[in-house]
Amino acid sequence: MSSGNPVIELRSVDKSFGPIDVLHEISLKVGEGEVLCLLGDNGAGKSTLIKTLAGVHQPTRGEILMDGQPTTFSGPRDAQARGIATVHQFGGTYPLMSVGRNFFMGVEPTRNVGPFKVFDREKANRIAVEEVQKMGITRITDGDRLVGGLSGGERQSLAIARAVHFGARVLILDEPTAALGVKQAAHVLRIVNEAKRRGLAVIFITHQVMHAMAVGDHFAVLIRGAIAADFRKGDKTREEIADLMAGGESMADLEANIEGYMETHDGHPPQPAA
Ligand SMILES: Nc1ncnc2c1ncn2[C@@H]1O[C@H](COP(=O)(O)OP(=O)(O)OP(=O)(O)O)[C@@H](O)[C@H]1O
Repeated sequence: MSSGNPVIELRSVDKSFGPIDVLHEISLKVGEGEVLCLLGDNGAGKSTLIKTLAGVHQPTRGEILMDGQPTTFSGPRDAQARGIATVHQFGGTYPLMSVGRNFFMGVEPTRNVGPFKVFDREKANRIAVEEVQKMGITRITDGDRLVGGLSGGERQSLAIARAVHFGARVLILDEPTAALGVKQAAHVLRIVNEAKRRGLAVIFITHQVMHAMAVGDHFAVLIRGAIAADFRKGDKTREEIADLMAGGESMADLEANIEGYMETHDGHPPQPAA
């Protein structure tokens, strides 16, 4: 639940690329220990919104606030340095590198060997394994293990544990469960809850309503670049949310159409034209 000032807030943000208006009047906020689920179909503007939050794009109009203060990110590094972490669908990890290497990519711990500084593999592995274990992923026990051998859910978890360890305050998860099976997705959702318990402000982007409902405190539905609905946990049913995401087209109507088609066509799918 949000406590006091939101950690991050967008106020009436528009984003255009030349003549193309992609985001319109986006206002949203996320507090400490709160999960905002951003739901939207393909092309709704989710990627553009993530990139705007992560300092890749500057808003064309409107403002971004952190801890109540208007903020401009000069680029992704600046946003990152101020605690915005983005984890993409495949975890942004390097499959041919070890768990320890991935965890410390760009901030490798070193030790002295004579006049040289070398990568401190033991320390990196120990901390990486400790951190993922603390997030509840007990199957990762060997920091030398190649990331390519981990499951999709474990990779996501590693990337989230990394962001938490390096002090992220806002965690943006871009479709973290989209390519995962049920069990793997459940792991990732557990980690999202853990990040929330640790007080991070989480923005969870998905088009899977059930996953959103499992972790979300607050929901925003993005349609053609605008927030079409904004509601809190418990305010809407799964069907209502799915209908909203489909742009107001009722899922019940859609199902009735499909059933009708199957009946009139003897249960057969449409035949391709000869
Ligand atoms: N740099 C750009 N220049 C022009 N149009 C853009 C640019 N980036 C995105 N768009 C347009 O903005 C709209 C939203 O794109 P965006 O990638 O943000 O959607 P999305 O919700 O992330 O979709 P998907 O899930 O399919 O990636 C699309 O119509 C896209 O063509």
